[in-house]
Amino acid sequence: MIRFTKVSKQYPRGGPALEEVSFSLRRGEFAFLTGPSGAGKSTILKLVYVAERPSSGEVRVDGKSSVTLSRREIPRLRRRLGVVFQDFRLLEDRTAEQNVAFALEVTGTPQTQIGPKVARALTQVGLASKSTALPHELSGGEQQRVAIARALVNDPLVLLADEPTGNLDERSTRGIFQLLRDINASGTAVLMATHDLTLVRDAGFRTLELNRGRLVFDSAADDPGAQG
Ligand SMILES: Nc1ncnc2c1ncn2[C@@H]1O[C@H](COP(=O)(O)OP(=O)(O)OP(=O)(O)O)[C@@H](O)[C@H]1O
Repeated sequence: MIRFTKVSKQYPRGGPALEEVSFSLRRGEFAFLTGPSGAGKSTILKLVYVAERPSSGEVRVDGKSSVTLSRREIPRLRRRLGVVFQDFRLLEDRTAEQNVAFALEVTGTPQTQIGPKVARALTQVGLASKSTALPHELSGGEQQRVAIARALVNDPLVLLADEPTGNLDERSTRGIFQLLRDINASGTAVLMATHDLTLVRDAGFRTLELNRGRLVFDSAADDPGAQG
């Protein structure tokens, strides 16, 4: 579903951010991206949601290749991906439900479907009772739940999470991580960049470790089934 083949990335004004990175993520799989600051974790996620293009190699996402993908095809591909960030990135002047609805409005969902889909997504993340709250009226953990609801509302193939617990205390971190596990258990693949090694160790999920742009460890490397 996601396949990186010898992907290198050089930003216009930087050193090599990724060097010959190859791995695959299957439908429904959960994998962590770990490694020190600057190792290339965010760059991998950006290549998946086509905020960046590889300098060489190929990124395949849902059957689409970075080699042949046209600009016109990007919005359609992004609709199949949910993305959440460390800093939530909610619209501050809109309520929780308006933030989630926004993701449906921009993808042209018929008006009659928006209300029920938003309600379902907010229920899924445990925030049905706060649907009319503005972001500043919510805790960090609750804001991240709204962001996750927004990422899920279009039924993505994969949820991409860039340090989703980086701004949260330990209790909220556990709650958000449990939510990501539940989402994964219901069939959505999750690719999560994190510094939180305790989380990684305790969860026992596949781990892709980067260091200075190189993939230095893949816990599934001995499992040929995980490479397809
Ligand atoms: N837009 C950019 N222009 C130039 N260099 C960049 C750009 N974005 C990232 N880099 C560089 O690419 C490398 C990888 O960065 P990336 O953000 O992918 O790392 P990361 O592992 O996500 O780090 P962190 O954990 O700090 O978020 C770093 O050396 C970084 O400075």
